Amino acid sequence: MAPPIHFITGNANKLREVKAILEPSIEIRSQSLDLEEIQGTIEEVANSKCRRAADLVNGPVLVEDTALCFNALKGLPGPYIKWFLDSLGHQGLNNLLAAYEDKSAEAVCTFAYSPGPGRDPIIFQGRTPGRIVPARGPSNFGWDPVFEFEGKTYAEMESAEKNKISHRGRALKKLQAWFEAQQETPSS
Ligand SMILES: O=c1nc[nH]c2c1ncn2[C@H]1C[C@H](O)[C@@H](COP(=O)(O)OP(=O)(O)OP(=O)(O)O)O1
Ligand SMILES: [Mg+2]
Repeated sequence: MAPPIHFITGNANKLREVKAILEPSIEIRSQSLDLEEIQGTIEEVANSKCRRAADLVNGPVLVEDTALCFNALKGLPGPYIKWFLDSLGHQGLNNLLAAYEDKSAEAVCTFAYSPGPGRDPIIFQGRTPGRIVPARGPSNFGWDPVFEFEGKTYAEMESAEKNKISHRGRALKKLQAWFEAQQETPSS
């Protein structure tokens, strides 16, 4: 049996998806902490969040940071999407692209795992290409209604369907493979 993973997040929807994808093969224990998020690249934000979490928990931790990158805006809002969504809403995110013909975007999910305080985090990233569209589907989770992948918004998909192709699902596939390999390799 793989040991449980301690996932630190303040977002209940993320936690639900992570559990749906990883359990039962990897058990998830969760803790809600509001971790400081620095300014920087997607990887720098996830790395620093993970180091902070490992210090606070004083043990092995998993964290995740989600970015939504608009191609016409050279990757912005990126890791700052939370503040853009909170301030502008779904319509406001569409309006940001009004001046551009290119509505394409990329959802990027970056997990960072640290074996403990002071240890270098390991990064697992998943990316899903899509388009920013006027909101369609239930508003249960963040920007799901305005991110369209192959004709459906994330909000219009069943959860299993979203998890199969989502940025988070793709990142967790890599994480799962790594954890399984760790189990098979006897530690020296
Ligand atoms: O699959 C998703 N579908 C729609 N919206 C999503 C998704 N995944 C994250 N989101 C939203 C939540 C937050 O507005 C922003 C990411 O910010 P981010 O800092 O990673 O999340 P958070 O602060 O809510 O939780 P945490 O405590 O793990 O940092 O995009
Ligand atoms: Mg956050």
